[in-house]
Amino acid sequence: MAKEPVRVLVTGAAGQIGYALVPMIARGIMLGPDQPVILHMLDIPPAAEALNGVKMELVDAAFPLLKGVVATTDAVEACTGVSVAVMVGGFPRKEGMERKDVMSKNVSIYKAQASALEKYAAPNCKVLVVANPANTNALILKEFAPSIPEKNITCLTRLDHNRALGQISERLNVQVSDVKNVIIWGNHSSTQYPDVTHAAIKTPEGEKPVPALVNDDAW
Ligand SMILES: NC(=O)C1=CN([C@@H]2O[C@H](COP(=O)(O)OP(=O)(O)OC[C@H]3O[C@@H](n4cnc5c(N)ncnc54)[C@H](O)[C@@H]3O)[C@@H](O)[C@H]2O)C=CC1
Ligand SMILES: O=C([O-])CC(=O)C(=O)O
Repeated sequence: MAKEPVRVLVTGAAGQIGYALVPMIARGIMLGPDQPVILHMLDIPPAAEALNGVKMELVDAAFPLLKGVVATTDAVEACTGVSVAVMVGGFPRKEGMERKDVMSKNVSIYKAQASALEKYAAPNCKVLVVANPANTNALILKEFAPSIPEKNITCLTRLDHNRALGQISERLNVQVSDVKNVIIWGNHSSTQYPDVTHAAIKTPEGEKPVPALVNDDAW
């Protein structure tokens, strides 16, 4: 039997990440090849025309799993009935800024959107926070959407882990899939600490420790 469509919210859908993300969701890459979706896309009024352009492209693409598109600048309309919310909308870091520098702008956005999710999202909604500083914004969202179970809210700090893997693989000229046990500690800003103490490279002769192979603590 065909599954019921799931309503998926993407905020900041007219932005760079949002624009890349929505076709992937519409193709089933996020929820699976047999899961129909209704996309809810939220952005701010200055981006309304671009948002409408994103909607037109989605319609043009005729994705079989895409059962509807809501493109809006109204947070209530965007949040109504959604079971998954991908919170990308926000003010991005500009040159010379740290992630924590965009906090004051993004915190107020998160309070407002959390309140809309609290009131209008489907029960048991799952939330992924992307806008920076992602972990702080996730905490704000948790505070202002108390009826969403805590375990349903997560944030995308995986980028930092993947970035560390990528840099080690370049430095040691190995495949990224052969690097293991890298840890990222700290906040999703300048107090973050990529820890390679336990990191190792998989080789045909067994595992080799990354600190010894790099042999340069300053790096
Ligand atoms: N956690 C992570 O790993 C990463 C996080 N980011 C963050 O993701 C966010 C988006 O990045 P980009 O797409 O590159 O930026 P962008 O500037 O291209 O897009 C942001 C979009 O959000 C919209 N927006 C702004 N305020 C909004 C609001 N109140 N409600 C809804 N939409 C709103 C903007 O109009 C714009 O369309 C930024 O905060 C950026 O720092 C970016 C890369 C990785
Ligand atoms: O900070 C940003 O704008 C995006 C991000 O997370 C990174 O590239 O580290």
